[in-house]
Amino acid sequence: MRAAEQAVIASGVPEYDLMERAGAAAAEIVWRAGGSRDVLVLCGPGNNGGDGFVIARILRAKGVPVRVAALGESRTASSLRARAAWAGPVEPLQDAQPAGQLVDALFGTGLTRGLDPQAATELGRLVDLASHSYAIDLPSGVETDSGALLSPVPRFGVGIALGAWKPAHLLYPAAGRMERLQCAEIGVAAPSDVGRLAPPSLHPPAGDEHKYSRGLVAVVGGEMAGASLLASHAAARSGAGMVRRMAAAMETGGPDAIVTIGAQTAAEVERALDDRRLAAVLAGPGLGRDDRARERLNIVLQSGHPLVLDADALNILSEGGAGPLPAGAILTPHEAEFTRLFGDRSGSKIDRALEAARRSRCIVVYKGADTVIAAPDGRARIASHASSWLSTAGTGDVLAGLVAGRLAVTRDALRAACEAVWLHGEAARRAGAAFIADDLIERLPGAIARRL
Ligand SMILES: NC(=O)C1=CN([C@@H]2O[C@H](COP(=O)(O)OP(=O)(O)OC[C@H]3O[C@@H](n4cnc5c(N)ncnc54)[C@H](O)[C@@H]3O)[C@@H](O)[C@H]2O)[C@@H](O)CC1
Ligand SMILES: Nc1ncnc2c1ncn2[C@@H]1O[C@H](COP(=O)(O)OP(=O)(O)O)[C@@H](O)[C@H]1O
Ligand SMILES: [K+]
Repeated sequence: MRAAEQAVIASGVPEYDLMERAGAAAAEIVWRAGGSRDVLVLCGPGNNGGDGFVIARILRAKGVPVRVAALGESRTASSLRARAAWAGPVEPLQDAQPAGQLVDALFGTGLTRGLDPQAATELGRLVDLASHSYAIDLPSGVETDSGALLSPVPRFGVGIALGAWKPAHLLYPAAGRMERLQCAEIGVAAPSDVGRLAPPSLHPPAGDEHKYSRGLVAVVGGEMAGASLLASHAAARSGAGMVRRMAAAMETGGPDAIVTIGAQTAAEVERALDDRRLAAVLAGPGLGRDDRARERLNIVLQSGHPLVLDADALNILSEGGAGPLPAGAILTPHEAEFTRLFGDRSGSKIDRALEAARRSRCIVVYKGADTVIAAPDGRARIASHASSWLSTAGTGDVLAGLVAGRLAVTRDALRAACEAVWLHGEAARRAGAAFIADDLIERLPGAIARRL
């Protein structure tokens, strides 16, 4: 974004024009959300503060009661100009009285260290006392590129990103400090291989499709039947044509549409996987970690089919028990599995996911409240602000089955991972509160229908 802004400025657009655009777009969002409720704008010393002065001026011209409190003098040419154009008084931050709406324009992308304790306390108090609060570009106190908190940061109603999403809008803990996100258009396009996960465009089966052309999925089960049943069921509701579950014992359960194949020995798994029509094979959920599980995983790794590896498959791989990571596979680790597989690396979650994808030559779906999907070629998509009710047992098994199902449908690993993560989040949104993993599966057809 910084480079994109500099390019626009170099092409002849004055920096101050960008500030006016940013301020106008943000003021419009505040106006639409809060109408004529009184507003307190907090302005910092840099260009983020300059945006604040523009917002204050525009809202006041609309008849909104506006007060401005500043943290020191303005220090950049554009912010000095914006401050000069504000006709009202400016009070010191420490004297500011609360208002119904609070606009935080203290610091944006230029923050290099945490706010001093007094300013952080004032910001927290004023945000908590407002019924509507807006973080301009970013909540003051967050580190733009990692989402870390450099000083205590209150929870804002709306985060107004200027021009483009920055990592801190999407990565925790910063992402958790904004209930809603809005992006304000300022005429600066920041092309990047890294972006927010967008809703997918899905297609119904073509008129002449049949179950095998729509995608045949195999789920290799193990000692815990429930996990592979959840995954199989999710795959069956993902839009794929057919799902076969290779069961380690002849346990029953799940919809009758899933074909259960008894495959207790490694030889039986090998036979069951000997089918060129297989478009995706999932292993991991409920696999177990004993010698038998290792044998089953080795057969899967040698099968030559497009793979999705989750849970125990990742644990076995991280113990080095099954050779190197299979290039081209989709890996779906949660935090602990990721660290076991790739070590405790530095950098933002996006950096770590990209590095892991590059090293393993796999698509990495690094799960959590901020799921990062990374490809070896440097592309990454971040899914944030999904329902926190997803933090319940078995939802990862559902995601793994969904990834395998979409892989069978699309035959494109990055696309499949992106579609699956989005559908998983949408199913959770539809499921509402206190759902269990099984409920999520019932919501998948509705989530798919929404994107046709
Ligand atoms: N560059 C541009 O073209 C545009 C920038 N815009 C705004 O400008 C912001 C970035 O502005 P700046 O680069 O001026 O940076 P900020 O306004 O975020 O920060 C201002 C300055 O404060 C100092 N500082 C950092 N941490 C501090 C701390 N803890 N306590 C006290 N001082 C501290 C630094 O020297 C920093 O440069 C964006 O987030 C956005 O809001 C918009 O006006 C749109 C156009
Ligand atoms: N707080 C949260 N907010 C949003 N999504 C979450 C949260 N916690 C977990 N998830 C999602 O729920 C799923 C949990 O997967 P996982 O940890 O593998 O669970 P399990 O092994 O029990 O199935 C992942 O898709 C993850 O991204
Ligand atoms: K801010």
